[in-house]
Amino acid sequence: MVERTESSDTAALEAHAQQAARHRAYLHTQIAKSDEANPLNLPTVQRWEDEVGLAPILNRRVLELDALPSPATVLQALPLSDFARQLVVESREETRAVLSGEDDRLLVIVGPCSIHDPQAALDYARRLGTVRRELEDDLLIIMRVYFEKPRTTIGWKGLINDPDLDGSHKINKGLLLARQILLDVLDCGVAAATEFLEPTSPQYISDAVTWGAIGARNTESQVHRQLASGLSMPVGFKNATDGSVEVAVDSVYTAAQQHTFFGIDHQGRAAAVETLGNPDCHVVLRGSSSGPNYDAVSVADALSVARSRLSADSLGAHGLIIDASHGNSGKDEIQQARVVRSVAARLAEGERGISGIMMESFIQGGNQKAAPLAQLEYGKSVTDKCIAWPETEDLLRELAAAVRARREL
Ligand SMILES: O=C[C@H](O)[C@H](O)COP(=O)(O)O
Ligand SMILES: C=C(OP(=O)(O)O)C(=O)O
Repeated sequence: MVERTESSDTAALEAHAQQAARHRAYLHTQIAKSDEANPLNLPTVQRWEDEVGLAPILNRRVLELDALPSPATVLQALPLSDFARQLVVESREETRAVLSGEDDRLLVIVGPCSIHDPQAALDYARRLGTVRRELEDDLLIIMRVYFEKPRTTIGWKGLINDPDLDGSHKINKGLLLARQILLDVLDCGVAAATEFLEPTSPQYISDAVTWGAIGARNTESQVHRQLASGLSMPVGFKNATDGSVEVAVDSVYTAAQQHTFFGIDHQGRAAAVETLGNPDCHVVLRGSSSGPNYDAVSVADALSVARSRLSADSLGAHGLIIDASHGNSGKDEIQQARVVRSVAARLAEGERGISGIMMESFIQGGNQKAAPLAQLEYGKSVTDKCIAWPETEDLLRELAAAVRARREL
C-alpha cells in the first residue's frame, strides 16, 4: 500500500480551512465578474472574414465568436492551494498503485452524474470527505466532479458549457465556476475525477484532477486518445455504447503511445502538441444498450483481451473499473445499488481483476429535468438518476468490508 502522509489527517484539514475560506471569498469575486458583459476585459473577436472579403464563403454558419481567457489567466486567477496540490500529487500516485495492484485497496469513483450547483457539490464533498477518511485503509475514494456531459443527441452539456442551465451558454463563467468548485472539493480533502470531453478544456482544469474518463461516446475517437496520451493522471476509457470492449482496449494501447496533434498552449495560442504517452490508462466496463457487462465472465473476457493486446507490446495491463451506472444498471439507481452489492460480494470471494468501481450518487436519489437553479430541487441530479447519500454511505461501508474480506483470504 502507498504510504499516506499527513494530508488526510483531520488536524491538517482544520488548519487548512481558514486559508480555504479566504480563497473562496476571492473566487466568488472572480465569478461575479465573469457574469458581466466582458469578464476579464477580453478583446472583442473581430469577424475577420468581413475584413478579408471572405464573408460570402467563410463562417457562414457561425453566429458568434466570443473570446475566452487563456488557461494561464484562469490558472493564475484561481490557483491550487499547496494543500490541494499535494492532494493531487499523492492521490494520482495512489490511483496508479491501486490500478497496477501494488495497493490492495479498491478505487471508488463516486459522486453526481453532473455538477450543476456549487453549494450542493461542496455539501456532497464534505460528506464524502468524512467517509473517505474513515474508510481510507480499504477504499481510495475519489469524487465524480463532472462538468462536461456527452449527449446521445442533444441536451444540457454541463456546467462549463451552460452554467446557468438556461441556454445562455456563458462558457466564460462556466470555466471559472468549474475551477472554483474543483478547488473547493480539493480543499475538503477529497480528490476529483472528471470526464474530458472538449479537447482544449483540460488546459483550464486538469491540474486539479486525479482521475480522468473518456466516455463511451468518444472512446473510439482519435482526438480523445491523443488527448489522453498527454494527460498527467490515470485515464479510464469506457467500453463503447454498443458494448465493444475492443475499442476501449485499442484506446488504452493508443493512448500509451507518443502523439503529435493540434491543441493550445497555456497562453491560448494554437500549438502542435507532442506527447509522451500515458501508461496509466485502463478499461471501464459500463454495460451497453444490449445489457450489462459487470458479471464475472465479462470481466474475465475484458481482462484477457486487454492482457493479450497490451502485453504483446510490452505495456503493463491494469485491472479494470466497473461503472455500476449507465448500461450496467439501465440508468436506474435501485439497480445500480444491486450492481454495487453484487461486485462487493465477488470482491469478498477473492475477485482481483476489478480494481475499482464507479457509482453515480448525490444528496437526493433519482433525477429531475435540467432547469435554472432556482427551479430545481436541492441536491438532485439533472442528468442520470443517482443513488441517495444515505444509501451511498451504506454501500461504501459494504465495499470496504468486502476489501477487508478479500485481504484476509
Ligand atoms: O452520464 C450521463 C448520460 O448518460 C450521458 O451524458 C448521455 O446522456 P443522454 O443519453 O441523456 O444524452
Ligand atoms: C456519460 C457518462 O458515461 P458513459 O460515457 O459511460 O455514458 C458518465 O460517466 O457521465
